[in-house]
Amino acid sequence: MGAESWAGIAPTIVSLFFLYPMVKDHIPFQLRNYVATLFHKVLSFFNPYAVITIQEYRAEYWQRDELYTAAQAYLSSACSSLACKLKAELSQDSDTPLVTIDNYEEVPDTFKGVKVWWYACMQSNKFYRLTFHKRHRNLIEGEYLKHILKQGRDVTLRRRQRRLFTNSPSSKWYGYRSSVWSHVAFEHPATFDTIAMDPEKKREIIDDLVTFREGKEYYKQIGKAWKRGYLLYGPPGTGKSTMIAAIANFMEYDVYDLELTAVKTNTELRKIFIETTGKSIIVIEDIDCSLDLTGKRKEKKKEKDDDEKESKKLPGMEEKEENSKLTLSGLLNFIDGLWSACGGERIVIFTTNHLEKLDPALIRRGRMDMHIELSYCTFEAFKVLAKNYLRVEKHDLFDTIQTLLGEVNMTPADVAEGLMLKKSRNKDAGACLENLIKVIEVAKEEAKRKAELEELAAKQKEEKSKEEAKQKEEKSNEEAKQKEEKSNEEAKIEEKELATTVDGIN
Ligand SMILES: Nc1ncnc2c1ncn2[C@@H]1O[C@H](COP(=O)(O)OP(=O)(O)OP(=O)(O)O)[C@@H](O)[C@H]1O
Repeated sequence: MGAESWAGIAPTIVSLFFLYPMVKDHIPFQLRNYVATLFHKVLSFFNPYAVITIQEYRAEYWQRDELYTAAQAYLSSACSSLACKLKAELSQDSDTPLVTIDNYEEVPDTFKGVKVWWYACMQSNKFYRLTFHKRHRNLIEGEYLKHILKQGRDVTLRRRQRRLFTNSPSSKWYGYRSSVWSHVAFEHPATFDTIAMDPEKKREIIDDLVTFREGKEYYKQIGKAWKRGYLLYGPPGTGKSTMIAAIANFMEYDVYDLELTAVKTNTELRKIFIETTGKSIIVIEDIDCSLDLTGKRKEKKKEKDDDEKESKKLPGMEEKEENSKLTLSGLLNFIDGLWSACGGERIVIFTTNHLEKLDPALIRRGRMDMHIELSYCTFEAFKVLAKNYLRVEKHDLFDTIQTLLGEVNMTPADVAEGLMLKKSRNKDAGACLENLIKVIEVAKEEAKRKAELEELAAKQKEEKSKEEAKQKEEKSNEEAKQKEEKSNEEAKIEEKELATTVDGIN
């Protein structure tokens, strides 16, 4: 409609707008609804703008509407700088106040070149009203609202207080709504900057995580659940738990620390997994110590015996037995199974100090996509610790430390401890490094002594087994000799008896 036409119609609309409330009461009661509908139809026909209202609560279940929550978060991050009247509130699961537009405030926003207006009503029935030109209706309904939902969810996720969940022992579950998980705020300070390891390896892990995070479409395209498995292995104190915290902080995920020994059956495990949410890491630490999940799979013969037993089972018994205890296959089913496809974006991490003890089925690629070895402290790793603990990147004592670290296996935990000792007494970096050198030298001495003792023990063992073998040989020789003598003796007696018998006959 042209500007001229508008100029003609506008006064009529304005008159109607003011006139209607005045004449409303003189309209017969039976016709009021009809006239009101007609009045709004006329108004909206001439009004070039459309309006979408987003209420705080959904009528059906008195539940907070997710679009409302997303709009609130979106407006706080994208548009609140344009408002004069703001409102701050602190939600339960966040420690950062959410500042958003207040009652009767209107702010503009632009999406793909189209201008829209957001209006906030924060009275008893809270709502946001989105106004836009009718000709952009498809864009707003089809794309803009989805954009609001996504951006708003992202803002909420970024703002939320991340949580560390642990599963309670099954005996404590009660009531059908009780949760298996209890949680505390996750505030571990570890990051990839503070973790001491080979920089190239670190880069590789970060790249893998970034690829995973951005891979939603890719996983959809290849038809696989959006999840990734990492196996962290290495001696105690090499940073496996620290690595988990660094990954959680990098990805901004919650952490579910699954204590498998507290889970008794596959059914419990199912409940536990189903209660986890997306954007989370599920951790099973020291998987080699978790129940009988790690032993090599049964030998063929045993499997055959089991199959025979299986065939004698009554119908229905199978399911009962499957649910009656936690099994390796139960765990594998959950890692691969349908659960992993709901909720999306999950990382599963196993840690172990003994890679060789694990069943290959548990850690094969596809289940544990990346095997990460956390090893003894290299010089590169030491430099990260020195930077973190002492704020030094170069020092005269570095060469000595590099040589020493090449001669003895020290875990990053031991090196960190060595660097910390003197720091707590407010000594300078040089003193701390000297202390570390002493600690490494002591460890070197100990390792040397241990190696000598082991060598001695091995030698003694070898000598002992040699001695035992010698004694065994002598004993068997003696026995053979005695046996021979005895058989000679017996032969002689037989000969004599034969001669006597022959003489008697003659
Ligand atoms: N690679 C590392 N980088 C930075 N700090 C480390 C590293 N490894 C160990 N540490 C330090 O040592 C402490 C113990 O490390 P952590 O618990 O991560 O080792 P772990 O391999 O999980 O040990 P365990 O197998 O006994 O659980 C941590 O608090 C951390 O300060």
